[in-house]
Amino acid sequence: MQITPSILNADLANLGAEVRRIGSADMVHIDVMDNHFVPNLTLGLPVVESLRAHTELPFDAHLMIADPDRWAPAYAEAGCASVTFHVEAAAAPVRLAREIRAQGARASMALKPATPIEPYEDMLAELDMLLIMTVEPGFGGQKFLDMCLPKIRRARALMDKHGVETWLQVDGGVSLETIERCAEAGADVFVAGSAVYSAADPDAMVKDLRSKAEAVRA
Ligand SMILES: O=C(CO)[C@H](O)[C@H](O)COP(=O)(O)O
Repeated sequence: MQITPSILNADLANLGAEVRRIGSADMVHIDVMDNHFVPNLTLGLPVVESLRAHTELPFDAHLMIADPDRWAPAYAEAGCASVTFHVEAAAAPVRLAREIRAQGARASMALKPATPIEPYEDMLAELDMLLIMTVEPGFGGQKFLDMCLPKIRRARALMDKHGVETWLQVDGGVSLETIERCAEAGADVFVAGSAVYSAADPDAMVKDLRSKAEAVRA
């Protein structure tokens, strides 16, 4: 059970200090948005490269961008341990996953809420992580979409069927109120943005979220 706080809701003018407030996290989730794939603009490669020196935690880059085939390998090269591209945006998802792995990073593919998992069943072995969005991508602080829970269950069943070690990440509206539902459905990696960075003690919130998720699997 891994907690990967999103820095989208952190103080973006003070990121070096913000990542040091989540020392118990398993990875730092970095939301890259280009105002084309999603209607928001956040940060990109130069910020990731600069931030790399400020924490030992692995980086989990989530690329919400229109041309991941062009950019994803560069995020691996910049020191991201995991690089997620959206299947809705990728021209050649299998080739891209292989390129990310060839750069030494974990390859991950994301699905928006209305994108089904079934067409990608045969691709699971190409992936180190599958990200199921539980909000429409673009903004932090949105309400968790319960309609995504059946897809998380179906994805977990497909992973079991194929015997793959692929991690199953959920992202969007994950909080102390919703994390148990995600864990029950089969998720094992949890992105939490506003829940962590709006807490008085972000690191304590990371631990509380992990405890809740682990209690479901105990
Ligand atoms: O990918 C994202 C939005 O597209 C964010 O990672 C996500 O929304 C996290 O923020 P919150 O936990 O506040 O929903």
